[in-house]
Amino acid sequence: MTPQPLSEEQIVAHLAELPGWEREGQAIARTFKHAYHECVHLAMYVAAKAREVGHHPDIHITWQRIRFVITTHDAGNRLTAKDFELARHIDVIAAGHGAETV
Ligand SMILES: C[C@H](O)[C@H](O)[C@H]1CNC2=NC(N)=NC(=O)C2=N1
Repeated sequence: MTPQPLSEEQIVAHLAELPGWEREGQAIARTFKHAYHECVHLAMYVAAKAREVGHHPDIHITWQRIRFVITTHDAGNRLTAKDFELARHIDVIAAGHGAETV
């Protein structure tokens, strides 16, 4: 079933429950600080969760930073509940992995 795009009010409400995540148009993004190889390792854990839930973030790895950007492609690159669900999973995995918030 195609996930439904969220209204502005729903997006604001979801984002308020996810401190650290920022809105970028019809996407949400968060950056963590970690040693380079730890960023690559963390990406693998997030990728496994993405495969499990069937929802995948863009992952950008640079020196000591990993940045996740999420939107729902099946809904026309709009924000849906699946994006915020995945963001929660990423927060849990990143915390467990010892990634620093920035
Ligand atoms: C069939 C497969 O589950 C879908 O194409 C999933 C895969 N991962 C996805 N990830 C994201 N970010 N958006 C999607 O719409 C999406 N769709």
